Amino acid sequence: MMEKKEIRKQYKMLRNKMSEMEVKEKSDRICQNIISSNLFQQAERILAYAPLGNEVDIRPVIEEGWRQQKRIVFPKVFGDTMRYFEISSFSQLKEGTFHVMEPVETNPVDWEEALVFVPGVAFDRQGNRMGYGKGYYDRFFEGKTDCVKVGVAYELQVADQLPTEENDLPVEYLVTEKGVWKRQ
Ligand SMILES: Nc1nc2c(c(=O)[nH]1)N(C=O)[C@@H](CNc1ccc(C(=O)N[C@@H](CCC(=O)O)C(=O)O)cc1)CN2
Ligand SMILES: Nc1ncnc2c1ncn2[C@@H]1O[C@H](COP(=O)(O)OP(=O)(O)OP(=O)(O)O)[C@@H](O)[C@H]1O
Repeated sequence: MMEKKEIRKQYKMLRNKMSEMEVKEKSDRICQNIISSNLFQQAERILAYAPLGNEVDIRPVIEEGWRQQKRIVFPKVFGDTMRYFEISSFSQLKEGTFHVMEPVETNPVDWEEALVFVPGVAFDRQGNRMGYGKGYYDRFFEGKTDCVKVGVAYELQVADQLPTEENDLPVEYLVTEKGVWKRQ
């Protein structure tokens, strides 16, 4: 448990050390990898996220999705759960809990089947994920077996082997600036 906290701290530090230019260049390459993937091209419904701090900036993917008439939703935190709301422009995001940009609550959705972009502090090639330690994603996607989860991260966030826990849900894919990886 202590180990997990330490690992989280280390990877947060690595990510926070990046310059604005490094974030932009790597994010753009990650976005290109996503946009050219079959996963993205075939998706009609996308559960996205609004980047916080130095998290991978997937806004170019979202813009491309809107251009292609895909439906895109963003999470909003309510206590210890999150719900997703559809928006069609970044102007429908407002700063909320944990300083995350959250969607207006006009259009709630609860899709069974979707492509999910999952941010994280660290991932490994087995699909294990470490987030901020609040468990929002693990709770939300428990039982949602038709949601394809794609971890989005910089190569520097990829660990050899993260410690796992009972409730952890692995991501099926991981995208970095080097490419798209299927779990295992
Ligand atoms: N962009 C984004 N949106 C998201 C998540 C996320 O990880 N990233 N979440 C996934 O669960 C949920 C929000 N949960 C969060 C839980 C804790 C912190 C948090 O502790 N943030 C740090 C600062 C982050 C940094 O810049 O490194 C902090 O407040 O100290 C943020 C979001 C839903 N929306
Ligand atoms: N499915 C679940 N049901 C109940 N509690 C859960 C579930 N998943 C996770 N939790 C609880 O949430 C807490 C944080 O879990 P964990 O450390 O795995 O978060 P994380 O995945 O790193 O963070 P986040 O998803 O917020 O980015 C733990 O105390 C865990 O017990």
